[in-house]
Amino acid sequence: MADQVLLSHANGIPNSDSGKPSFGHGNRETQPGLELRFRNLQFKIKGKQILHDVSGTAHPGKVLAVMGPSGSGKTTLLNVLGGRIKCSRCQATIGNQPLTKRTRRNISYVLQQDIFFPNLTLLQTLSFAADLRLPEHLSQKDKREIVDGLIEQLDMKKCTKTIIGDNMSRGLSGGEKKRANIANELLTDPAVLLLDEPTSGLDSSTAFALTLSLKKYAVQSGKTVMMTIHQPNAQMFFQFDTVLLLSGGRVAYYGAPNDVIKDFAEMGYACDTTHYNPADFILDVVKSGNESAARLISASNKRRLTTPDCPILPSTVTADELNMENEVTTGAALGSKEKMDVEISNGKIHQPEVYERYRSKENLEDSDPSLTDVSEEEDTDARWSTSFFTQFKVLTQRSFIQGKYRFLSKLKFIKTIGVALICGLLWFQIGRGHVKEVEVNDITSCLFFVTLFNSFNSLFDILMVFPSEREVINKERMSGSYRLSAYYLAKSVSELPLSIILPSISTFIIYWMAGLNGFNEAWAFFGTWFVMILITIGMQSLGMFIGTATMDFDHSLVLAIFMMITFMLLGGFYIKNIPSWLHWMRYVSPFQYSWALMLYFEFDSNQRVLCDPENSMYPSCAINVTAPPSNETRFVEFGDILAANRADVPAWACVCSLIGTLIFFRVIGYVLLRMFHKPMVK
Ligand SMILES: Nc1ncnc2c1ncn2[C@@H]1O[C@H](COP(=O)(O)OP(=O)(O)OP(=O)(O)O)[C@@H](O)[C@H]1O
Repeated sequence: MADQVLLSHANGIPNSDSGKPSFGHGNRETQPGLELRFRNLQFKIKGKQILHDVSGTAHPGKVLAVMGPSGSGKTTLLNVLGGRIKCSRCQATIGNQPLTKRTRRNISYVLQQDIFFPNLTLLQTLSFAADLRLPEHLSQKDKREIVDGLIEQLDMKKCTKTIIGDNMSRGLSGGEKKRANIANELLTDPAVLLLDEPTSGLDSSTAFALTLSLKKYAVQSGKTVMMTIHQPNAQMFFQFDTVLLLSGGRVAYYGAPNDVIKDFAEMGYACDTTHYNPADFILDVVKSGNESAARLISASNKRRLTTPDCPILPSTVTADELNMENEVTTGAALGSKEKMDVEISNGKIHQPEVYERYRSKENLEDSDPSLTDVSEEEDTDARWSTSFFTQFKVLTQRSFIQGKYRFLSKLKFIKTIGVALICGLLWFQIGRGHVKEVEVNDITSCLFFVTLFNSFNSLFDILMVFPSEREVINKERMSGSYRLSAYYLAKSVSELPLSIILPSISTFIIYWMAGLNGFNEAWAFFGTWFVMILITIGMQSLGMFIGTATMDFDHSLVLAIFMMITFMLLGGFYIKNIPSWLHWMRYVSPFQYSWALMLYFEFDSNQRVLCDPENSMYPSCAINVTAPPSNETRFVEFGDILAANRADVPAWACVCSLIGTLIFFRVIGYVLLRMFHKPMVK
């Protein structure tokens, strides 16, 4: 309903008359927000210290904004709290409970990138997410109500049937995608909402509308909101309750936006607020040079000694910081006696009284029992919202819908039918009736080509989409939406029927036009078709393996081409006389088996190929020179054709090998996905 829409799309300004929360679960009872405390976070990656003693407190009903220049560690901070990266020296609590895998389920993290399946509509995306992430005791009707409520509250009713879209196909706008991203995370009614740059890429009025909605959401629902933001305008800046300014991974300022001007003026940085946006001002100061940044950090460290929400270990504050000429509030707070008590040793302070007062306030303490390292106490009780069966069912449906666009696009139909028609014309009726010995090579090349065509298609289809699909899976796994095994099984099952449609069409067209096996034996056609399906699915499994064994498309392309060329050369068609010491390599190629099987189906009878009366290459056509000349029609024996093509593996063993290949690569793909693609953000 229009009056319930809080974000007025026309002007981007929320409808402040509405009494309802900006977004959330509407009239349903929701869980209250929880306080998120983080203390002296230290994070290092590849030997580089990214976060240095970063502390802060996000309160229920309030918005904590993390600001700072690019590369100052804003995203890293959110990644640590959101559990996207492991941090061994990071202490945090949520609602006074240590932040563990289990308690982190109260946090939802809206990533900066809007990662979705591009071909699903907004409604499909949110409905599948609801089915996967909401508890099973909720009925379909309840889940649908929650989804509809969020769509309505985020003013997205008009785009429920619009696809998410990507570079290739247009879909939701940038702002709509951002709101879809937020809606997706709000589904679970989190106590704490983390958002990484939710306003990036939005115009200023839409960005303000979103910030205001987040503020209203925090206030009206009592939820805790913590967001990073690059360069808010003044209106947005004053919506925040607290600002945490980072510089080079250190806290440069922690306080209320309203105090910023006063506090910076005390440090010698006066701001002309009539012409300057305070947010721009503080960013400019922190970016204006190392000296300014160091000065801010020193002043902040000193203030933090008495700031309960953003404390620092006294031992990490240097003497210089404590004796700064530019006294900030802490200076006033510390009595002169306390100052005299300071013992200075090696540039670090040991100040018993300050430390005692600090401890008594429970600001921060190494041994605070409620503060546990974020990566510790990873409870193994991975409770999913839904059962394996539900996850499998929902993911199968979603994968099927998503796969339909991928496997059965118009372009792919045109390509498959076009190539099949060209092949059919070039090899037109080559196999009809009895074939001449010289035509055998044409028939085998036709069979080998069809196999390669379908195999390459199948493999590259997977490689093209897997990197982006892996991102969605990582995101969803990070938010604990489902088990990897449920996803993998669902993907394998749902794509099976879709992946065989185009290879079946091309096989049928070529088989019929080329008149293979005289086109008079149905079982030969079905046999050939079955082999084609096996090799196609086998190549899909290979694609999954390559997609998981490599990190990006370029690497996967190199590995795929290397493997396919090797398999092709060893497939039996191109090279008949492999050096004896490399003979074993032939059995590595799945094409060896598919091709042999196709030869079985094509040349099954001893009455197919006419001997060349002049110059036959087959022993069965050899003329007995002592016998009188005869006009009798002679045929090449089936065994001779197999032997000439080095097809020496029995048919049953070929079928088993193809099925084995299919299972082998699929299982290895799963293992690699499980082991090497643990969901992590950069
Ligand atoms: N995996 C990594 N390996 C090495 N350095 C990294 C890695 N991830 C982040 N960094 C570095 O950590 C620093 C902080 O990065 P982060 O993404 O947290 O910054 P940010 O403040 O969010 O930047 P922006 O506003 O541009 O998104 C940067 O210098 C970045 O190069």
